Amino acid sequence: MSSFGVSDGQLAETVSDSDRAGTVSDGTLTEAVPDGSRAASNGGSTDECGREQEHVSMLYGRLDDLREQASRRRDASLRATGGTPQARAERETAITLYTDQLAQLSAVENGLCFGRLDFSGGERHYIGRIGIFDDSGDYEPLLLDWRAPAARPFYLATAASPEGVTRRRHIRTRYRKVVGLDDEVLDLTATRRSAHEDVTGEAALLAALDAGRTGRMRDIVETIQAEQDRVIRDDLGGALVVQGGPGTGKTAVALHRVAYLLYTYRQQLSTRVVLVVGPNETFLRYISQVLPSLAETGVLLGTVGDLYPGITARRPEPPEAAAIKGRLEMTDVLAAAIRDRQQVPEKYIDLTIDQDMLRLDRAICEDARAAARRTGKLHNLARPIFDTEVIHALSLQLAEKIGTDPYADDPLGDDDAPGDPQILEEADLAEIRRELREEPEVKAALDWMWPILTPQDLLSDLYASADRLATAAPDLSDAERALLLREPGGGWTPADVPLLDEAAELLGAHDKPVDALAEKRRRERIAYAEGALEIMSGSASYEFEDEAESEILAATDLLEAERLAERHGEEARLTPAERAAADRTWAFGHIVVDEAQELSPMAWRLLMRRCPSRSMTVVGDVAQTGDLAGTSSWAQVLEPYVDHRWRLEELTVNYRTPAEIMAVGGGLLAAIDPALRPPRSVRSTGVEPWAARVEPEHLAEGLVDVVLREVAEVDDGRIGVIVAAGQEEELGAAVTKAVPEAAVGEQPDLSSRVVVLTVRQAKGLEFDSVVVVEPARILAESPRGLSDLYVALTRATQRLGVLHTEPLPVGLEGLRPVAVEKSASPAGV
Ligand SMILES: Nc1ncnc2c1ncn2[C@@H]1O[C@H](COP(=O)(O)OP(=O)(O)OP(=O)(O)O)[C@@H](O)[C@H]1O
Repeated sequence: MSSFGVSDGQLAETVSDSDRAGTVSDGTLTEAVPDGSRAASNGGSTDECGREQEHVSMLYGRLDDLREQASRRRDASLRATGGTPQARAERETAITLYTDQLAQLSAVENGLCFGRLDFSGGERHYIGRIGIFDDSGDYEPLLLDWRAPAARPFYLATAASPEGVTRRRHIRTRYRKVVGLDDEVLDLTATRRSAHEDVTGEAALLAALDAGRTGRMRDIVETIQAEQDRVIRDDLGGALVVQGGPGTGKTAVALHRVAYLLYTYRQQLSTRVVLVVGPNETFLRYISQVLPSLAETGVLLGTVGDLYPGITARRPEPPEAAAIKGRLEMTDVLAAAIRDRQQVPEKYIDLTIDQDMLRLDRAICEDARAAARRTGKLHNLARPIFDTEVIHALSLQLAEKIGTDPYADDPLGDDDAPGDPQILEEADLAEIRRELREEPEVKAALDWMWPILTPQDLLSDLYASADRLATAAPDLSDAERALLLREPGGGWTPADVPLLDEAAELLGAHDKPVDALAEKRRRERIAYAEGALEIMSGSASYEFEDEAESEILAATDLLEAERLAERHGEEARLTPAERAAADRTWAFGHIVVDEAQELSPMAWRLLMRRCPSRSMTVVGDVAQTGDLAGTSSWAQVLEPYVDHRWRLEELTVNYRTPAEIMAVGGGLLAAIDPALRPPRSVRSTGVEPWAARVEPEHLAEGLVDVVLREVAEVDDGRIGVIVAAGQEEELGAAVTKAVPEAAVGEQPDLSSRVVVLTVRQAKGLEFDSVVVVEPARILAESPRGLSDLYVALTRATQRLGVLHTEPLPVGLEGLRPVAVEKSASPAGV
């Protein structure tokens, strides 16, 4: 493999990048890859870099032109005023379009062009983050978007199957400067073969994998591997499951798939929006830069807890409570809770209407309830039927009283003389019914018997009452019901959100609070707009003496208050993603679920409701399931919704964890499920994981020593300290005392040098060096402890250490023991 240095000689690391290609894990490629089949030097590095620099500079020139063009067009649209409503709407659209374009063109500044393909016919394609065309005549592609079909050989061509490619070149740039080239010559006539035919672009890949972590996930567009490419470019339709062990690139692949789908099905997906669901806020922050760096904005990122508009579900709760809420049986519990709210009096309710006493006895109420239930309508929608039945019964009672009272004071306003028997016609009865509906006592009785409920009402009332819980959830044990019991108020937990969503489905439309708020805002905007119109028309003279004033009148004619209000309303500027976020009933064009093994059955119900097309990408690893409500079987999760119509792709190569560390994780995997195979690590580091035992009273102190030494080991890399949930505060405090910039807490800053966090928080993340504290405790604190420990041990890209006071759990006893002494490096390297 050839690797070309920078022309000005400042960045000598390009040579060491090439050397790293020799560190592939299984030991068969330990030389610096002078491998004829995959690479060949084409010499003259300075010349070659120079030539590429010319092309790259030309591309950046075009990028600047495109930005300039978009900026000019946006400014012109911003300056445009007036016109028909349609013209104004078009103007808004144009502003959004050019603003998005500008953001996208800025996002691709780094690594705009990263590859080149040479074909046997002499053709040559440059590959980059976006497509750029020559606008001077025939629109020749100057740069191919990595997602274009023609760019695919960059990821798939091998010496065995070159697809017409004779050379694949990785172009490394820093800012706008070419700093190195890595070539692979894909030539079947070559005599030597690499043992790594399944790895494309080794030097570039290994350089990317060895690079220090920053606390933000990077895109992998330059080094996507063949098995990943197949997943990324899989069809849009149906449910695709991507199963893979730790570090196989599931998250990276899922995000690149989003970018690919948006490129290929732009029309369809940009209006319907793609949703990416992740396990927690910290994770979402970790991945948040990937899509923008691929020039894709407009994708909605959220946790399941974010998917009920108007609610921020951040309240903590015991995992056992969340697990109960995640069970599918909760649908029956909610249905029963609603039926329980459709109540009838034990005997009767007496109502005083004027001077008359009316009696609603139990039988009347039961009949009304049965009639309302028979309609099969949702609870809130069936209320009018219930009302009608009850009012009808009351009106008959009242009519009877009126009819039998010869001295009635002409209550219906007819002209019969006093003392005449009252003859009630249908119109009179209708009037009685209308009046009854307005009676506060009647209203109160109806509200008590069949209350209009918001999902929030239903759930908080249910949680607040042991009796209600007992009626609605007879199959839960006393202890389980006790876990659900809580005072009203205090916010919602993430596990409440699928229940609120389910309740909304069962109750039917009401959305009173949300509507009321929206209505209030609309009125405020109209008031503002009316004020604005008044100023405009007030300033105009009524004689229309000059043209300017008559134009003002024309403007006021056109802009009636409501429309002006609309234009001032935020809604006018909402992007499809923002609209989707605010709409509980939105049907997304595609949903990606990451760490999908953690989702409860109730969470799946919610997601399936948001994705009627079932166009989904589900990525996860059933061996890493930590949530008590999570799954260990994709079939179990998906088949209730898609039957057998889902497809499985597996990722088998671990790009994160070096072989030395994965050997430790592999031991645990067998204990989780002997059928599971650990992914094969693509590289090794030569650094053996270590274990250090300290006395319990010296744990915090020992941890500080270890952390300080790891800080020294990884230069400006990141260190993750993974602890059992109960030890986070104490150990976090000790570490922050010694390393003030260390991060700890519910949403730690991942860009900090040292982050102390629990396994739950560490899910999906990675660090250059990881210290796992008290593995026995992590193991013991949950029925899913083995999986949690597996997750903790597989977060490191370079170094792993274990600090413990209790004996090491089975599988870890073989770790290299080291002493924690202030003078010695725990890693012994
Ligand atoms: N083709 C690739 N080129 C460069 N880096 C890659 C590639 N594939 C994966 N990586 C890197 O490997 C690391 C692990 O990737 P990712 O987090 O997507 O794995 P994962 O399968 O989701 O892991 P886990 O299940 O443990 O959360 C990331 O740093 C990612 O950038």
